[in-house]
Amino acid sequence: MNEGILHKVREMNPLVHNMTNQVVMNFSANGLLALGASPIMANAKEDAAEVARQSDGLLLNIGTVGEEQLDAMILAGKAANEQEIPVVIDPVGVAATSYRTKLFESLLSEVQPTVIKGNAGELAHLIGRKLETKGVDFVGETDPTEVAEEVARNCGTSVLCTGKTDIVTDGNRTLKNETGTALLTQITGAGCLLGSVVTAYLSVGEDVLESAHAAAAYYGKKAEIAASQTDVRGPGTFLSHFIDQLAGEDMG
Ligand SMILES: Nc1ncnc2c1ncn2[C@@H]1O[C@H](COP(=O)(O)OP(=O)(O)O)[C@@H](O)[C@H]1O
Ligand SMILES: Cc1ncsc1CCOP(=O)(O)O
Ligand SMILES: [Mg+2]
Repeated sequence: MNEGILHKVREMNPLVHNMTNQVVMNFSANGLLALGASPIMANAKEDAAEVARQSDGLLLNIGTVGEEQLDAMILAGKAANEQEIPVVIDPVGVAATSYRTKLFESLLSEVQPTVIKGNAGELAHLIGRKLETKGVDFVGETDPTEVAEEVARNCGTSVLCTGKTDIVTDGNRTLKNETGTALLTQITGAGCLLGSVVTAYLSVGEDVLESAHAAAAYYGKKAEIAASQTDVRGPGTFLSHFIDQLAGEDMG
């Protein structure tokens, strides 16, 4: 586990601009605060680029996106690219509808991501492959390593593919992470918050693959520790322990 990058995140307290979905905004803000980053949610076309320019990292998550938010994301993404601020794009639910597919394509044609983070079904869809998805979830068993590597090569970016095993790749070098708990699949926003956490890790400017891997490893380990607390009775009690664990230093 790479605790060095987390140490730097906490020293820096990076401002993370989240343009995310309406389901997870509060959870993502609380998760980032617990981690030691400073969240800001700004979705208006009028101030998205200005906020992005002040920030240390930008997350673009299409979970509930419409035309208005897309335009703002493109403005913010271009501003971040110009200033070399890391950008994470999360194609939430992209495989579910043709509208999301089209919208994601236009986002990707305008904004260069540092990392694309998604589950196996979402990532497969980006290279024209169909894996078992249900709404915003991947429900299959296929090993997505090759899918993740192909997305990275096709999009010229690094990729974090989440699941029981997380895969981090730039298409040439591939790292895996086994930490985590199935309870993360029983709360909404576990993938989305990880996108925000990865953005915070990238903001300190270390190697992209190492940073994304360290973020996934820490996140999964903290979820494991939260799940093992004696008073965890299900997703609700897990959730509050998970936020507490993200805030803690103790690696158990
Ligand atoms: N079966 C599992 N066992 C352990 N951890 C998991 C499992 N499935 C997903 N995770 C973890 O849950 C988090 C969210 O991943 P995932 O459920 O794939 O995202 P999404 O909600 O975007 O589909 C990641 O940290 C991942 O490692
Ligand atoms: C349920 C839902 N619907 C649109 S966005 C969203 C949140 C998905 O969050 P995650 O993919 O992190 O579980
Ligand atoms: Mg989920």
